[in-house]
Amino acid sequence: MCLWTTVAFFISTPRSNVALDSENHLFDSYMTKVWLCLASMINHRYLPIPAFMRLRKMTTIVETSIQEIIMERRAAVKAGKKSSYGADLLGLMLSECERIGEDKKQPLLTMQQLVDECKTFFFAGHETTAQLLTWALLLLAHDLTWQERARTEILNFCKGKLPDFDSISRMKTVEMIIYETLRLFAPASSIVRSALCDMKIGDLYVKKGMCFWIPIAAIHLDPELWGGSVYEFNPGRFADGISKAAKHPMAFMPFAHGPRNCIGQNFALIEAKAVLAVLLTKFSFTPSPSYRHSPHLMITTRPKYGAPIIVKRVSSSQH
Ligand code: HEM
Repeated sequence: MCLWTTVAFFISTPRSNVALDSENHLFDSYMTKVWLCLASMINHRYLPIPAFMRLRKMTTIVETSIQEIIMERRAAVKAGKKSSYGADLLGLMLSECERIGEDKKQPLLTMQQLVDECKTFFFAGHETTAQLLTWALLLLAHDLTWQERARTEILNFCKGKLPDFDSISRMKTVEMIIYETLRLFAPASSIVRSALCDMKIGDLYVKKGMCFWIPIAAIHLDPELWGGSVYEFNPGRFADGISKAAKHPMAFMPFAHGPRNCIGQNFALIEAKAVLAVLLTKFSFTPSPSYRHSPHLMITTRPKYGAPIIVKRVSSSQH
């Protein structure tokens, strides 16, 4: 939670760990309720059903908390206590609003739009990468060969220092592990698109307005595209790059394709590599006997019964 919230919202308003912890709990139950709402008929969300009432309450808490951060930043600049809104994502959005506001005499984004942008970035940016890292550690705990290969590569490039842009961009094994994790457990398991006009796709006639459910997770596990070893954890299939990993060059789509694909994909990959690099240098991971494998779709793909892993410190003499 910390890295993304720091980049997005909290560089200039640091919050205590306790606050972040409670945000974590809030986040989890908020996601549960959002999913409940989506899973039900959307138009029923205003009915006085307890789950929907809790969802509305949580939405208010999340939105109020973002509004407070926005108002604090604006008040500090207005009072001359701060010279800018901050160097994070929210700060950039606020100063952009200011600039366009002066030109056009109206704010670029209303308060509600600002809050909605923050919610999108916050939820899209945190949960997906958190699930990617969870599954990557679980897979590496079960495959000590790839875990050791990754560790050797990291030690080789980082040479005892923290990962930086240069070392991160050279970590090919770690990258392949991340891709294979995203293939097996795509955090965004499906996406929806609607047709802007009548069209023909292959043998299929599609009417304007028709919705498509694109099952990313199913496409990633299609033996016709990936071959018989589709359920195996084999990062080596990405050795010649993403486009050669499957029979179709666009079969790998954890971040979607096209103009509305994931805006944060490079950030996510760098973040995941940096976190794995730090963890693998310091710790080794083996599976816990209490782990029960049960991938569970709840907007993202989560391990239903958690991800217990046995973590041991790697002694420096081992390397
Ligand atoms: C492993 C990590 C991530 C995965 C698998 C992922 C996946 C996706 C996918 C599949 C979409 C397309 C959704 C759709 O079209 O319905 C998307 C959109 C988006 N993602 Fe990510 N994402 C990840 C990380 C991030 C991060 C770190 C950020 C923030 C920097 C982010 C911000 C966004 C935003 C704002 C959109 C909407 C873009 C638009 O509509 O133009 N994502 N993501």
